[in-house]
Amino acid sequence: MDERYQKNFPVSWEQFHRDSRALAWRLTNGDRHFEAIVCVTRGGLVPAAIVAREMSIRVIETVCVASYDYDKQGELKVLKEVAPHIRALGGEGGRNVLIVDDLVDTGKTARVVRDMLPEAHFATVYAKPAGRPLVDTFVTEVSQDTWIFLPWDMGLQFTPPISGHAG
Ligand SMILES: O=P(O)(O)OC[C@H]1O[C@H](OP(=O)(O)OP(=O)(O)O)[C@H](O)[C@@H]1O
Ligand code: HPA
Ligand SMILES: [Mg+2]
Repeated sequence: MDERYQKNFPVSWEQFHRDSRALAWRLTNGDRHFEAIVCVTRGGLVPAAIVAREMSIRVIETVCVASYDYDKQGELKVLKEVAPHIRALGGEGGRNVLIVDDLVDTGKTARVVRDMLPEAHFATVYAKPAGRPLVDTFVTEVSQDTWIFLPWDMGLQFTPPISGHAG
């Protein structure tokens, strides 16, 4: 684990589903109308599916970016841009677009995607303090030195008892 991260925050599928639904509730109670979701791959694909189902949004676009190799942050690469007809929804800048990602950490990814869609609403399930100012709506904040373990990155395995005895 990168030394920036001192704490773990493991999230189960059930917890992630619940938190993504909570995000959809928050977005539904706002005053914005969304014609499309732009999800930030790959992590944004899962919450985007849940939010789209809850909010009855059927137009889903992707913006494809890569920056982390597991927990090592590298150079940010945009692999696929947002289509021009989606960027124009609600006027230039994408006012009627909802951007969804799983989390914001340093805010580097969010900054790049926001610059593509300056009028869009940016939503994440989890947020850390450095990236929080870039997000309009989120559900749970964790400290900057916490690594969030997402359910698709984990598998079931043996955990030794707290006492340290094997059995
Ligand atoms: O705020 P930042 O410091 O930019 O970090 C947040 C981004 O990092 C992760 O994506 P990652 O680049 O690891 O790719 P993935 O979604 O394909 O896992 C996460 O899904 C966010 O998109
Ligand atoms: O805390 C995190 N967890 C998973 N992926 C991430 N990408 C940036 N920060 C994180
Ligand atoms: Mg991502």
